[in-house]
Amino acid sequence: MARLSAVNPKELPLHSARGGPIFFQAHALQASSGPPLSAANQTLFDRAAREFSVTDTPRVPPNHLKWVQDAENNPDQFPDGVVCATPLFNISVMRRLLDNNHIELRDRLYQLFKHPDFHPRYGLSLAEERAHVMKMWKRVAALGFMQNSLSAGTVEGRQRYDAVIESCGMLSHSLDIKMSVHYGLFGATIKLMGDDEQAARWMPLLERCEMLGCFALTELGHGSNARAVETVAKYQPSSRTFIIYTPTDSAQKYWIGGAFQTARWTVCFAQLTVGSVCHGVHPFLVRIRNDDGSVAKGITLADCGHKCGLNGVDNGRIWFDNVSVPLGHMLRRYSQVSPDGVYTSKFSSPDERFGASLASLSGGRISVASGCLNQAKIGLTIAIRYALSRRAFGPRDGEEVRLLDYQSHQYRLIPALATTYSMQIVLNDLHQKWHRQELGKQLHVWSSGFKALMTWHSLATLQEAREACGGQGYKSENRIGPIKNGHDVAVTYEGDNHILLQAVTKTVLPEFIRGVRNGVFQGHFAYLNERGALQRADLSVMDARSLEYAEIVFRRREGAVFAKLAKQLEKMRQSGMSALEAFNNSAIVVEEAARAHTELIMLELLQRRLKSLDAEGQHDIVHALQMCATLYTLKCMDSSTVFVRSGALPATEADRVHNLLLSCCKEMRPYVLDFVKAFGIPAHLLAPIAFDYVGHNSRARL
Ligand SMILES: Cc1cc2nc3c(=O)[nH]c(=O)nc-3n(C[C@H](O)[C@H](O)[C@H](O)COP(=O)(O)OP(=O)(O)OC[C@H]3O[C@@H](n4cnc5c(N)ncnc54)[C@H](O)[C@@H]3O)c2cc1C
Repeated sequence: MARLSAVNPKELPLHSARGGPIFFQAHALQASSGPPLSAANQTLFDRAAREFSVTDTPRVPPNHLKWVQDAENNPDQFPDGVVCATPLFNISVMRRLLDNNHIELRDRLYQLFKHPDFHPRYGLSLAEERAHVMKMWKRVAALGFMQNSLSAGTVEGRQRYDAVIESCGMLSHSLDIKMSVHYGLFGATIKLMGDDEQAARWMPLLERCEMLGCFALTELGHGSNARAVETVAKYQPSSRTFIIYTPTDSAQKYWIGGAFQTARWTVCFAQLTVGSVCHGVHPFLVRIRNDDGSVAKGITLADCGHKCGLNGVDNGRIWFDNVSVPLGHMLRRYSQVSPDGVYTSKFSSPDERFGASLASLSGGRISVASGCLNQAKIGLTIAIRYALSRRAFGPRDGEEVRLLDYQSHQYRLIPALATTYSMQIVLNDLHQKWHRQELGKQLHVWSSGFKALMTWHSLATLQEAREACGGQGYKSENRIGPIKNGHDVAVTYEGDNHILLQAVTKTVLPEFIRGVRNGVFQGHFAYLNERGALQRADLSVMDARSLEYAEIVFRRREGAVFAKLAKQLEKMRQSGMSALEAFNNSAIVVEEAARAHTELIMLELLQRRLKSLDAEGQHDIVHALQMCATLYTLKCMDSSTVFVRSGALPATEADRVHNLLLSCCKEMRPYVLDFVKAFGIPAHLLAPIAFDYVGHNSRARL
């Protein structure tokens, strides 16, 4: 600061176009080093300060209903007409494809969200925000959509569950997370880890919200490394109970959604100890509050406090002081303890046992990815609609140019739109397999990889959308900023994204190494049996828009990165490093491998889906999705240096890909309004800047 105060503000460069930064910089210098305010200025300042004495903040934004009514009456009312090309596809058919199921249920919930109880509120205290979310949940729960959803164990039930959570997430991320923790983590763990009798006893209660629960895995000392949680559940044959205790302060359960105020029960993950043997982490159903809300015996609860976002969720901390839990409350589908203290498990390997006990997290990850893509859709719809009508700069004697006619704006928003479409198509496939319970080990790999890449994509998209709306993007009523704050944590919970990518590679790499050792690749890597042809393919004569082109490049990249990783690990092991050291010293290649694998899987799913839609005769839809898929794959190739570094994409091709990406953005630009309309987001879940923002801000509305 001393060095800065030596700068003479008069010597600062003259005003930039908008003057802002220089003004503030000069001011800051004076404040830090200049004299105190004169008496006269002090009086003026005091007077101005008194005008701030009215402290009431508008809780519901002014004009909220008015702009929504206007937007509903005329959804295409922009301050300045918008030019669109002839439609490429039927919007409602596309919307059904994207939302996949329970369209009427989703629309019914969207209709409910018009009620004042669901209107946005700003400037709420922590307690008010939590109460608001609780009130919304109560109203949604009263519709009864969740009953028999997860407990039924049917495809329809699981789809209905997802439709409700996704629709609520369109309105409020806090609402969907609060509900997901109760039904999707607490409930799904009971369903998946409890035996049939336990599930039949508790699932109907929790689906009717007569048993409110939370999911207590993370501890202050252990989050990503959940296997090392310290909480202990010690079996006592004499009383046929488990004694659950928190041995140290770092073992306090931390971040537990709903634990501070809402939940009466938790699924607590603890190290099961029978006699002197620790059998690893197992789930137990534990009461943390009595039905009257008082804290249960032996339990201490504390608040996690104010967060950067998601403040409608009461994340809490839990300590267990020798809490006695009946034998029948250990969730015992896969492992159990007999009354006289004999432990048995369907899994002989501790790895499998641990993986099974966190099975509910796989579903949770799909749900998180889905919610985040939806949030990206909201951000993109608002930013693209705004960019279609907002103008800035232009020829001296002509109209200013629409933002979306700038190449840079197209490059910022259109590949993100195309990626969101492509990811949604792929995620629907995973969702379907999850609903039908079709995936084994793949579920863990796909849900981890997809969650990581999709949440990173949506977070970056929301940031870009926010910036693309300039100052208007910074207003809470325009939604993108608050959504972004709530979304942020998605890259951390249900598995930190980096850790998830490590898990993908750890699971997939052995299959690759087996292929190298045997000289024949199986399963996913079977394409490497033709690696000579793969390397020889001449990309320069291929159409870089085609998914066949992308397939060759993505496969080359995956093969090269896995080969590099396998060689590197081998060399490190030979030099005396432990397996763990070698893995940690290769962490960056490990993540590159996971990304390469996940993006290839996504591409393959996308290709398959386009083929099946084509076979169904949905040619217009296929044409539109093909546009998205091309842009998505071009963007992948353009954004990562790994393609060139690994030799998958020659430098000349990288240049061609980059130029093609820009021209594809331009080609898609005339159709973008239809693409965002097909997201099916009603006006009241968008924002004033997505419609006639001049009318909304007019003096007449004051
Ligand atoms: C709002 C919110 C809600 C949550 N809700 C719940 C809930 O309801 N129930 C529940 O049980 N938990 C919940 N969590 C906890 C969440 O799952 C954990 O925060 C998450 O798993 C990360 O753990 P951590 O915070 O301990 O981070 P850490 O594990 O300490 O990680 C910190 C950083 O270190 C990096 N890192 C860690 N290990 C490695 C490694 N081996 N190699 C490279 N990098 C590494 C990570 O990538 C990360 O960037 C919630 C968290 C938040 C913030």
